[in-house]
Amino acid sequence: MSEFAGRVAVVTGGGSGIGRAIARRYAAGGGSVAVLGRRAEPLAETVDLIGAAGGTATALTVDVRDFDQVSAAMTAVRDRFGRIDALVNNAAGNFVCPGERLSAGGWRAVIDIVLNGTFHCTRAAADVMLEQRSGSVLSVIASYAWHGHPGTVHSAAAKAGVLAMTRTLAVEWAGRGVRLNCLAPGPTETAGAGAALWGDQASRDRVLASVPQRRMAGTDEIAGTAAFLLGDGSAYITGEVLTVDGGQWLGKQVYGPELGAGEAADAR
Ligand SMILES: CCCCCCC/C=C/C(=O)SCCNC(=O)CCNC(=O)[C@H](O)C(C)(C)COP(=O)(O)OP(=O)(O)OC[C@H]1O[C@@H](n2cnc3c(N)ncnc32)[C@H](O)[C@@H]1OP(=O)(O)O
Ligand SMILES: NC(=O)C1=CN([C@@H]2O[C@H](COP(=O)(O)OP(=O)(O)OC[C@H]3O[C@@H](n4cnc5c(N)ncnc54)[C@H](OP(=O)(O)O)[C@@H]3O)[C@@H](O)[C@H]2O)C=CC1
Repeated sequence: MSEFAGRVAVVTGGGSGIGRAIARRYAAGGGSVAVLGRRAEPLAETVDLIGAAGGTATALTVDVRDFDQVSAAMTAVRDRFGRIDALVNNAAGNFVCPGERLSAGGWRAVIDIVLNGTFHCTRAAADVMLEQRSGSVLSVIASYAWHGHPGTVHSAAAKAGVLAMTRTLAVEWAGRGVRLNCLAPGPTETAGAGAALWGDQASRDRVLASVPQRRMAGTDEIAGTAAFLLGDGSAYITGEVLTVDGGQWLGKQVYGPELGAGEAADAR
């Protein structure tokens, strides 16, 4: 595959889960990748995996909550590779907490990483992309940005903000060669989400029962869609969100047990 040959991507949260899979997919397509995150060790593992497969990658330890760190990282990527063609805003923090028990600090923790972090990275990458008059920004959100899902008020508000940011900037920058889209995965097998959202078997079973396809996504499936949204095949798509969730958000409130919804019907 050479669809990304000569191109450069920055992937936040590229040391684990979905971010690592997207970084590997972009590199497999011939692109160079910079993975960003707070912990050096998982980032180095991603770089090694890409290198072992014959790709090119570099790691930068960055906290997306800090605009100066983010800005310095984008400059370093541009200095090393000469350009930035793609930015994947994938870094996130999450936990399930009923709204009435969520502290102001808990709200801020998630808003800071997801909403502020995404703006910081988009704003800093745009300096490069707008100057080169091309670029594609993809932000990983979740479908509860537009439907109700108990226990997610902090994350849902942050992801909805990212969607609004995406649509606004897509319109502002469309004439200057920069596209912005969102990808909304359904439940996806990652250690981070497992720990934060379905730590015990009962929670995992409840999540699975809410998915009409009755399985979680593999990270490679999400990475394949990301590659489409970052690549030339989606050149006329901007300001959009593509949901990859086995039918979860469409179906979970609708099916009854006779149609195979299992525990999902308990909510009615
Ligand atoms: C439900 C099924 C839906 C399926 C779709 C799922 C869609 C989305 C999935 C994901 O986003 S998966 C990504 C998961 N990955 C991570 O979360 C990795 C990174 N995580 C983190 O960094 C932490 O978990 C963090 C808490 C988000 C941030 O860590 P930080 O060290 O900055 O914060 P803390 O100092 O620990 O806490 C800050 C603040 O938050 C409160 N808090 C933390 N955890 C909880 C909790 N489990 N419940 C309630 N409150 C929590 C903590 O008390 C602090 O508040 P204050 O005490 O300061 O008020
Ligand atoms: N897995 C799922 O079911 C779903 C996931 N998503 C979204 O997909 C994305 C990836 O999630 P997933 O792979 O499951 O989870 P992970 O926990 O594996 O990924 C989160 C990544 O974000 C990085 N990160 C967290 N905080 C910061 C920060 N302040 N600065 C820089 N990097 C940070 C983490 O690295 P480090 O700790 O080293 O900084 C980590 O690599 C997220 O946006 C999530 O909301 C959406 C729907 C479903």
